[in-house]
Amino acid sequence: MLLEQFNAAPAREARELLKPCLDVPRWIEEITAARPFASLDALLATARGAADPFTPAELEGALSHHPRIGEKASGKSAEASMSRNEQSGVDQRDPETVAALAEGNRAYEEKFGRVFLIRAAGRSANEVLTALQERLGHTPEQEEPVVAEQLREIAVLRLEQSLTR
Ligand SMILES: NC(=O)NC1=NC(=O)NC1=O
Repeated sequence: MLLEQFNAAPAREARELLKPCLDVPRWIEEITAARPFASLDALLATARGAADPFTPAELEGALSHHPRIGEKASGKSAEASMSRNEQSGVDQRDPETVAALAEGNRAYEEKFGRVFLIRAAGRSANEVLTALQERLGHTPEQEEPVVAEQLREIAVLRLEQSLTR
């Protein structure tokens, strides 16, 4: 869908496009209500602004949609295909990488009680692993803003992709 179509679409269709980008009802409503946007940049700026800050409940709700890094999302939903596309740079073929990611994800979930989230697009497996190791050393207070920023980056990337094809 292009920007013009997004601006003119019924609210229901706008919401359907926004939900796979970031499943935070407040965010979806804010952007839907702010239409029409004069440019894609204006839309993305609004999307970035509306995704900061998140409430803890919004963060948890949105995180539940993201498969683990290294686990290919299954299914044909827009969300699953975007996740697969984003994770395409994380090499799944190397068994050592897959094992290191699985171990890192487990340690992260044990420590923070939720999935390790990172904007995977444009990142190699090594970059993801390095970030994972570094963030494992964070306190929950240090980690919270990092997670929010990754969620924001993924949302804006997905939104931009959804409006330029
Ligand atoms: N656990 C994750 O970080 N998942 C993901 N990161 C992305 O960029 N896309 C995902 O599905």
